[in-house]
Amino acid sequence: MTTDDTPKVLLFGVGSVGAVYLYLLSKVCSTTVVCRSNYDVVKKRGFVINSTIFGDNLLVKPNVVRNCGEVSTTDSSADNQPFDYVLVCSKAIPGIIPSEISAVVTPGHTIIVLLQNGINIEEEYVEAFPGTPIVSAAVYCKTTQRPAGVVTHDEIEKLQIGIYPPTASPGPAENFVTLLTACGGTAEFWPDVQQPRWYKLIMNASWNPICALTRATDVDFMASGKEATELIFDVMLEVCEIAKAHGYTITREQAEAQLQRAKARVGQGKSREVEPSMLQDVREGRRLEVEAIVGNTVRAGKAKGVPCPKLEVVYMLVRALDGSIGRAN
Ligand SMILES: NC(=O)C1=CN([C@@H]2O[C@H](COP(=O)(O)OP(=O)(O)OC[C@H]3O[C@@H](n4cnc5c(N)ncnc54)[C@H](OP(=O)(O)O)[C@@H]3O)[C@@H](O)[C@H]2O)C=CC1
Ligand SMILES: CC(C)(CO)C(=O)C(=O)O
Repeated sequence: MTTDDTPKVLLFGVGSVGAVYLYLLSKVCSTTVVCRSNYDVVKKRGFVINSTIFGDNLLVKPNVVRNCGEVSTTDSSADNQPFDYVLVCSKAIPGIIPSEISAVVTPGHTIIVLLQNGINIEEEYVEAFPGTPIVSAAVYCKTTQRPAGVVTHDEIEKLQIGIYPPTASPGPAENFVTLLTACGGTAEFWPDVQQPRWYKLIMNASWNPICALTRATDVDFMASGKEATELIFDVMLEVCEIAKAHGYTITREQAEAQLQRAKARVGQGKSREVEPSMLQDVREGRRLEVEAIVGNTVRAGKAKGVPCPKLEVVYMLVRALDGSIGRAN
């Protein structure tokens, strides 16, 4: 904690999900955000959040920097105290983020919190920051940022939080749950957070790449024919089998319930349709979370000899799509 006991938090890669957690944490914490394409607008005007849960026209004006190296010179609290928490809110693109945040992680003090989709994303942080607690979260927070600095949020706000690996001391994860709850957020502690991560993944590994590839919302994709919904469900079931091989049970009924959430949106109007974050990325020309969400899942299947032919095709296609976006940038 800082000297006055106000928790000091840095949010790295603040786009749509990060802005919602910035709004919540700003109530009781000192906050600094690292922004990239939205830096100028956020520096000038802050974030405006329109949320069906928290309210409209919520304005948050944090301390804004372009990168973690800038922090020491622009720290709003100017107290030279280390950050208590570094929240990683950017897309989970492997191989980049640990070195980007290293300047703000103080060994023996800072706790790293990953607010990202995907599976098996934690190990690069353990390697880069041995001994630093790694808190991992399954994120339920339906958001978009359009235009820069303006975030729309609806339907749900919930984090399922645990320590990584699950054998590590759970204290840092439990403390983060307490902090977020004090801010009015919804946070649950899980002794093994990989269970809710796999459960969330059945949605993300199916809907995200398929909607990105087809440039269709969930409802538009289902409207293309009954085989479309069947494909989504088949991919979900493949992910369930992979999860099971790794010791995490997700039943067919649970997968059906996830699919049902999308089916229930049919005919409810455009605003109820889901534009998964990977579809947003394609539309904005951003790199896709191919490896965190799809590639790691396929590899987890291969490691246990679980066939996942449909997911493998999706992986091949979405990897090519991501490559073409990368070459165009
Ligand atoms: N959006 C949603 O509804 C949900 C998203 N998620 C997950 O949450 C995570 C965050 O998603 P979301 O908020 O949608 O992502 P966004 O793309 O909206 O925001 C990420 C932000 O991080 C910035 N960023 C990326 N790399 C860097 C860097 N090196 N330095 C500084 N800034 C950087 C991006 O900048 P730039 O614009 O320049 O790329 C962007 O502003 C993802 O893992 C996603 O899968 C989970 C649940 C729902
Ligand atoms: C909102 C949701 C659940 C849609 O699949 C999501 O996690 C994402 O967009 O990445």
